Amino acid sequence: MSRHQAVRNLDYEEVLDEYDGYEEEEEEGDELSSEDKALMAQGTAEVQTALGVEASKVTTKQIEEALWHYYYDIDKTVTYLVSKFISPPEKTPKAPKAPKATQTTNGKPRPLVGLLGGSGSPPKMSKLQKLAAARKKKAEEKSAQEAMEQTRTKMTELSVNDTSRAKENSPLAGAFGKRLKTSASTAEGRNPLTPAEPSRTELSQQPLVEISNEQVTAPEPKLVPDPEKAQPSSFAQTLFGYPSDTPRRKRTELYPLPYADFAPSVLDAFSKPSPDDVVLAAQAKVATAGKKTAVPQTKKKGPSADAVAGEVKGLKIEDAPLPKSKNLDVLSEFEKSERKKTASFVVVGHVDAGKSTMMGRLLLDLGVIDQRTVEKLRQEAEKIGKTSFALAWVLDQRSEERARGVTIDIATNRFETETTAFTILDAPGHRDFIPNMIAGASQADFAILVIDAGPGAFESGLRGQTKEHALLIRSMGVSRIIVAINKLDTVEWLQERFDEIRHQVSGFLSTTGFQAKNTTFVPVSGLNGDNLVRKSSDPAVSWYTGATLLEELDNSEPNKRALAKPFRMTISEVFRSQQNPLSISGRIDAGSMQMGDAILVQPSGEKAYVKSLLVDEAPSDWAVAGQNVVINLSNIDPMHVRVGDIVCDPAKPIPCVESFTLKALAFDFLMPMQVDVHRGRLHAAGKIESISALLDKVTGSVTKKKPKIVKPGMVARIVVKLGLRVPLEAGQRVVLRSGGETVAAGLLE
Ligand SMILES: Nc1nc2c(ncn2[C@@H]2O[C@H](COP(=O)(O)OP(=O)(O)OP(=O)(O)O)[C@@H](O)[C@H]2O)c(=O)[nH]1
Repeated sequence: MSRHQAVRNLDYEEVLDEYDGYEEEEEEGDELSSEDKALMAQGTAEVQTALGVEASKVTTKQIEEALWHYYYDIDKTVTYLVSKFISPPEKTPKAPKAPKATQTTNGKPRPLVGLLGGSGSPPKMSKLQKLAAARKKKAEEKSAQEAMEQTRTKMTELSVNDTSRAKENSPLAGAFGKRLKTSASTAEGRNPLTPAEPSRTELSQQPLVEISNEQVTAPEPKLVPDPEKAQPSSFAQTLFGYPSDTPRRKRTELYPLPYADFAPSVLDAFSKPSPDDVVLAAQAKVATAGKKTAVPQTKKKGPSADAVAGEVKGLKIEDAPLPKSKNLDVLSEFEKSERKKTASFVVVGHVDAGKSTMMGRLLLDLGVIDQRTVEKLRQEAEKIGKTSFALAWVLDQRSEERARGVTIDIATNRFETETTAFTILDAPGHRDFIPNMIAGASQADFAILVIDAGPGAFESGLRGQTKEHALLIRSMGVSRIIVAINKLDTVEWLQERFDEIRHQVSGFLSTTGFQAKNTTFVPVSGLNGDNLVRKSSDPAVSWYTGATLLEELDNSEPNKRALAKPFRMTISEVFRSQQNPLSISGRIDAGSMQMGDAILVQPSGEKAYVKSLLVDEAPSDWAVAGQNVVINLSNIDPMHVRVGDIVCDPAKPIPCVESFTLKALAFDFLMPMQVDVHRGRLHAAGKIESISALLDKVTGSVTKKKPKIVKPGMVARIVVKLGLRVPLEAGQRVVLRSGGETVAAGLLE
């Protein structure tokens, strides 16, 4: 699966991760990171394209400022720029200055959350909200005028002789006058249902002449129950803050339907409703429903705030049609299907061992990428003096990775052999990015451990991440490992060097828990492609008669799939495309799912529906454990979906826990201490609260109760308390890290 163009990855990592990387960025202070710069350049170009000829009306700086505030969200940026600079409403209240980027994460400035919602501080109006409120106010004034006009017409029809007298003397005039005042006061920003204004009850006490429903309902939009009076939805709470102990906001702060005043070109660009629109449409529907019952309500009290809130919440779900399910028996479909078996493997090893280069070369030799692409990459790499990294750039696609010459995050790619569809998970080797390596290992069936055979390089790798990676992948449940002894071209393919490395590595792999039958060694040159897809033709390596790396991959059996278990998938990416406002990707850990299914997102506890899905990038009606999927979701607000969350079967959901018991293998001394808990893409802060017992490594029986400390290499039962509620369940594997070091790994009990 290639890397998706994520407009905005909603990621826990940035909030919770405490590993000590990004030195350069910290030094740079408020400078944009190179990744941000790339996103900014791409976003600016996209916004300019979306604006078309109107693009000349805004400066690049204005575009960049808006992009920054909207987290590179093109739609929101275009909306804001159009309403602010291209088609501003006639009467715009003086907008407050845009919030400055004052919050920082990892030294990077981040926009204040107020603009996009979520702040616990008193809600402030953004420019966009102000503009929206002004438009709302204008619309209300207009509708009040229309109401007056229509009622005048009706009055004219009702009057027998003198229209003006009828207006003054009719009992309706009083009520009408009051109602008009209500409308007018609403236009001034007051809520028609607040005690200061004539209440519905007061109005009902006014003498009324008989008048049809239409006559009253059409011109009386102000008599509907105001959603502002209800408890706000979670979306509204995020946008405006929770109002329980704050004074009621003025009506002008309401957020009207967006895009109302836009030019047709812009309307086209937003032809599908955004999730926000769905909520607003639902609220509008409540208002309409209220209008239809305006007359009966004049005689009795309106619905309670809670009832309206309930209605709004209910409408949010019902408003978007649910995707249709084919009600397939997925497991029998899977058995019938003639799909190739699927396997994912993670590529690990010390920094610069040649992992990405090897995978780039493998893809080139398999014809997944062509020579022209590599040539182009070579030219680009040459420009920054990194020609030797051209093949690595096939996988390392981020500008920061290319500039620094290191892999930072897991890069994925796919290829197929006659029997198997493989997914490559190319992990970073640098110690700063071990959390990302853990994420890759958690999705893998087996691993390639790459070792640099160069003089001195193998030895420094052993002191570095070679052993740590091997230990981690074993702890994550990987039992099959192919050791690629790489860069043998730099030592003239010396068999002695190969044997020496094989001897040492097989020693520590067996102490780490890898069985000899599951461990194989291949001498390779990733750069030149020797023994990857084809056997080396170099006479210097004629001593090797074993299998190529590809043959070893083909001979590896993927893990048994937990097909019959309840559906579980850890979200690796959250993104959106033009067709799908919210998509997630990941590898199904357990169970199966199909189009139309309801799924639960944990820890938010929000339900969503599977609108459509892709398995290994091809559309499919269903998917099973072990497959890499993209799921296009409907009926959920993106704010409830984050990288690292788990989507699961709503009937058998994964629980969210605040503490758990772990059977842990200690890599370092363990005692009551702060730790970071890693499971796949999920990172959470926690602490070892207690150590219940030391356990026998083989039998698992208790050897000592309540020890004060656990020494490296020992197995213990420990209790970990988390700072947040996290979706975890028995049988899952987690890694504990502290101060940037891996201190333990184990199985949840
Ligand atoms: N001579 C020689 N050089 C190699 C070989 N494989 C990789 N290299 C070089 O080693 C350097 C590092 O290669 P990468 O592929 O970026 O290493 P990596 O393990 O992916 O690095 P990280 O992902 O950052 O840990 C590059 O300059 C490669 O050209 C090889 O087989 N022979």
